[in-house]
Amino acid sequence: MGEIDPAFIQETEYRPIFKTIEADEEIPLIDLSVSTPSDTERSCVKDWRSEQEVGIFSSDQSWGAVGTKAKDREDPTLIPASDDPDDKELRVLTNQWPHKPSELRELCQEYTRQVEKLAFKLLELISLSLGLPADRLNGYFKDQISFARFNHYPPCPAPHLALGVGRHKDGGALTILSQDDVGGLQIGRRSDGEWIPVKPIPDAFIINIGNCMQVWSNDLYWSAEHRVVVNSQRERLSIPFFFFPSHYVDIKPLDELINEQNPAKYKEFNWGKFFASRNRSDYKKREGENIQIDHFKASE
Ligand SMILES: O=C(O)CCC(=O)C(=O)O
Ligand SMILES: [Fe+2]
Repeated sequence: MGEIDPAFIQETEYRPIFKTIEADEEIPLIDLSVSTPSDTERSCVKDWRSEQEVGIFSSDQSWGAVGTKAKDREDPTLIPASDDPDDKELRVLTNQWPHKPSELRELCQEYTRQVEKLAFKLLELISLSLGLPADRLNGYFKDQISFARFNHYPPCPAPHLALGVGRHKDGGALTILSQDDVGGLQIGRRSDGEWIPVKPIPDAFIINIGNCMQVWSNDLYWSAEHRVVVNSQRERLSIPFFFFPSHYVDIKPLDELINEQNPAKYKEFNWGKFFASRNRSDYKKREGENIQIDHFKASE
């Protein structure tokens, strides 16, 4: 293996420190495989609100209950061309499918269809857990701009100098992440920012709360900062599915969750513009001027 390309070397403060950390709280594991939806709903709704110290949870893959039928994936997807609020131009995103392997396209489409159903199921359970009707959030996904990404992290000759993905929070509603058994994902613990490894669990997805959910729920749900470290031995594969609202949706705390005692903690922002700005900046090595959800905090 050769030298590391200097472009991948992180500033000292962002380099990973490899030490064994015993998480004092495990990532909660939720089993969605129980056959009757009402059982599923009862157990999840009971558990979820308490998961919010962690901001991330796992869910067993053999989920049984099916939610609202997801709108079929539209190809191409339209998103704002820039984060300039006055720029009405839309950018067209089109999937570029290779010819080989020939079954790749079909498999990926089937995967996203299924994982999208899971996303709607989770969305409905989260709505219920907030004391809202199950379909309260569904309308925001009519022209959803969700997508899946296939991440390949090759072995790295200098894992202590680089990161697979720099620290960030996912912008959308939810992320459903499938990962192999290598490991590398870490979340920043809410209490002290310590990086805690998210150990792979066979047949389980990692569910990440995104910024939109944090804002809709007026901070009852919280999106955890996370990053990916690499290693010198094994390549790693992961597939996040980013469950994103329609680009024209304006995101703000839900009216039902705010009142005089509990005012809105965020100002309204346009999801498409927020995404356009994040999309171009979030994977830079340094934080710099990245737009983060805290920029939309309402003034106290
Ligand atoms: O590869 C992973 O485990 C996570 C990647 C990630 O956080 C992302 O793509 O947003
Ligand atoms: Fe992420």
